[in-house]
Amino acid sequence: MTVTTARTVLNINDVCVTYPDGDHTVAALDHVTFSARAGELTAVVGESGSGKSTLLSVASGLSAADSGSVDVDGSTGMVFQSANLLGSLTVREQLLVTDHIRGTRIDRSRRRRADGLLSRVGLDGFGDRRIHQLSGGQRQRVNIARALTGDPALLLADEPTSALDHALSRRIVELLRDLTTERGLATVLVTHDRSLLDQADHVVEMRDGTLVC
Ligand SMILES: Nc1ncnc2c1ncn2[C@@H]1O[C@H](COP(=O)(O)OP(=O)(O)OP(=O)(O)O)[C@@H](O)[C@H]1O
Repeated sequence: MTVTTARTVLNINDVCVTYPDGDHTVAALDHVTFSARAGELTAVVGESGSGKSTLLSVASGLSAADSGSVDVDGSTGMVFQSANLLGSLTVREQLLVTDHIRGTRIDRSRRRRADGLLSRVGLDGFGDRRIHQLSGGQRQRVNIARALTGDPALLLADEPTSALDHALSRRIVELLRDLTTERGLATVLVTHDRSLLDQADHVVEMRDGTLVC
């Protein structure tokens, strides 16, 4: 029998993050060790304030760890809680804005690639619409497509379904699940909705800044 182990894309080792809290400090992450592998969806659950967002923030490099190490093999895409999309841009432009900022020429192949991603997330033909013309679920699909534009190895999603009803939440998580397999993404999904956990390969729980598995 051949046993192949998927590539580790995110490796968080013995990480601590503390924040000042009056005269004290609060340990948002307390010696956390965590990894995410290619082609696998890992769900992170836990009470409010348990450290889930801090874990993603450290994984993405948006905040630094006080101690320990964070290694990512490849680039990172992020899907945020509230779809922070730009109202003045079309749906297609939301996907091209990073290229634009980088000064990359936006030629026909870039546009075609953006349309391909939109089609993959279920938004075929929506490229010319503006954000206010989309439903909440469709906005989150744009957010997911945008997170994929840089061809990430690691996809971090912080409560991507918090504004959606149950059926829509499920469809969004199923989409993340399918994209994880198809693209070999290491996906880390923070959610408080335990009914979605059947879509995950692994579930970890955070409690007071520590991981309990
Ligand atoms: N910038 C900050 N300054 C001070 N304390 C912070 C800061 N960010 C987070 N914390 C504290 O760190 C702990 C972990 O917060 P974190 O946002 O990671 O939790 P969470 O599990 O994501 O919560 P939620 O589900 O409510 O989003 C909490 O006690 C929080 O109050």
